[in-house]
Amino acid sequence: MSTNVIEIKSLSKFYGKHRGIEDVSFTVEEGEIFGFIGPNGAGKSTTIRTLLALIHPTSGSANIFNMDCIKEAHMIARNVGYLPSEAYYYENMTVKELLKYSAELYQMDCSARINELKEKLKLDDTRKISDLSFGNKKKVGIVAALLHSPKLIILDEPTNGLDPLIKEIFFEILKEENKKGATILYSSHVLSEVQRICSKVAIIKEGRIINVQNMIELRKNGYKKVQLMVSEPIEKDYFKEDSVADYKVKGRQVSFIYRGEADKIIEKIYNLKVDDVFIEEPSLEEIFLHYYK
Ligand SMILES: Nc1ncnc2c1ncn2[C@@H]1O[C@H](COP(=O)(O)OP(=O)(O)OP(=O)(O)O)[C@@H](O)[C@H]1O
Repeated sequence: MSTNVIEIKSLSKFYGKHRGIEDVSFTVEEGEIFGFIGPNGAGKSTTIRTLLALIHPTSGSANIFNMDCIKEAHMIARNVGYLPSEAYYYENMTVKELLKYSAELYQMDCSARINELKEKLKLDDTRKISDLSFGNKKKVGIVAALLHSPKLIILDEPTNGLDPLIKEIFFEILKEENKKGATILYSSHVLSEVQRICSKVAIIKEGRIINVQNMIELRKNGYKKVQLMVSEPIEKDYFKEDSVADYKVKGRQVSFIYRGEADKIIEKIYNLKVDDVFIEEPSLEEIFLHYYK
């Protein structure tokens, strides 16, 4: 039987009159890598901060490890690793001092684990925090979040500022942690990242959960932004169907967003005479604008 590591029930948070989140409910099961996705300002950080008792909800409840997130926050924190979207650190410390300090909070000897993570992420621990770039600060945040091998890892926009190579290493580290049994809540506004690493995803828009989907289903509905330069004019409605949105024809330029199986759209393009073709991932904003109204 599966165990729920996170249970969120009708959680709302208003900042005065301003909506943070409204009636958010979802559960994350043990061993899942669960994606939490939505455009900027949708309410991801608000939900996460409430889970960690950094802010108090206006109404509703949230449990982690069957404990109340607010009342039993201290007990929960021992087994949670958290990477905030914007890391504020003790700027005067060196990386080494900061990581030692973080480990002491858990009263554990984490030195072997720290060394391992530091090497993997190519982090120089002799430098002062204030001298680090945003990306290197992020690496410090990753090590600080993982050094005590937590049972639950909560990541808020973790890859912001990481270069592509380090991003790959970071994904490998997360997969290893997950294999060892860690549950992961992964918040992002980048659909492709969530698609790569997560098994399930909750989609949030304007403070409300609009969908919780299995990744296999979501991948079947893979979104593509298609731009073509056709060498012969095409019929006005050639691509017009339910799975096509934002359809535009301007002279020989055709563009649209497609939701569906890749081979179907490739076949339609194959039957045309085209001079050029671009197929890329649409931004989350484009997807939300056209498919999640
Ligand atoms: N301290 C605050 N005071 C007032 N409003 C806030 C505060 N923090 C967040 N909000 C508002 O709550 C809403 C949700 O913000 P939140 O930061 O949770 O979104 P997000 O999905 O994490 O987006 P981002 O990635 O941009 O942080 C936004 O409209 C935001 O302006």
